[in-house]
Amino acid sequence: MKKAINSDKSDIRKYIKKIRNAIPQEYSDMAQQTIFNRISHITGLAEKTHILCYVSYSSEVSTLRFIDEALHCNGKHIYVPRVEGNHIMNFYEIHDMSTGLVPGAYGIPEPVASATKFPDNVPDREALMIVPGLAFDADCNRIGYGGGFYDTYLAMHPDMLKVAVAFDCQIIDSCPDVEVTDIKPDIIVTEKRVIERR
Ligand SMILES: Nc1nc2c(c(=O)[nH]1)N(C=O)[C@@H](CNc1ccc(C(=O)N[C@@H](CCC(=O)O)C(=O)O)cc1)CN2
Ligand SMILES: Nc1ncnc2c1ncn2[C@@H]1O[C@H](COP(=O)(O)OP(=O)(O)OP(=O)(O)O)[C@@H](O)[C@H]1O
Repeated sequence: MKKAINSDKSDIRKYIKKIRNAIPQEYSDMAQQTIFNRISHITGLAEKTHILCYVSYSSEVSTLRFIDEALHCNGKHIYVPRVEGNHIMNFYEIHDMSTGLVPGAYGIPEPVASATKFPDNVPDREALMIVPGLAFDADCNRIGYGGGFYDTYLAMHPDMLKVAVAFDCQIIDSCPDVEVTDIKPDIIVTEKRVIERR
């Protein structure tokens, strides 16, 4: 079902959370696998030495298997987000899923602050970021939970490849109230399609 285009952002957030929470586990597992298989084929993932990826929670597209597999790839560094203030998050390296994470903001597993921060001197083109979100449209606009964390972080990394992942039901006709600070992912990958930024 498509969402009417005149809804405001907070209605869209509520609506998408509701339909995403209703996705059966079996479908969600299948979708997650399809999405990350596609990513490994289309993004040049193999050449990226630094992967920045959210740790999934609630009914988000699961990243747990992707992270675990990436942790076992020689020569790759994996970083996950830690909320550190209003609109501020940073990415820290993890080496292990079971000991590297503790419950943080919103109950999302986060790295400890003593971990290694994603270094400033890594060129953006050597990194790939997996971006979460609630709703997206065909022009690659994105609506997240509303904290402004990704827009703020990505403003500092304009050339990093940004791959958003979502269930296909999270793609809506049009994201309303797009702001100048909103940063579009380069690619959105769902279990049914790949949308590339023009
Ligand atoms: N997995 C994950 N980690 C992330 C983000 C994200 O979107 N997903 N973030 C992206 O910025 C930052 C955390 N920002 C967040 C801001 C608000 C809410 C929030 O309002 N959560 C709802 C529950 C939503 C649901 O059930 O789906 C809540 O607590 O009511 C969550 C995370 C950094 N880490
Ligand atoms: N580059 C930035 N610097 C400072 N504040 C910003 C920046 N980008 C966005 N913000 C602030 O964050 C607020 C929330 O932004 P928005 O509604 O786009 O969040 P979102 O993309 O849904 O959330 P998230 O990025 O956390 O998933 C905006 O009102 C804006 O004031």
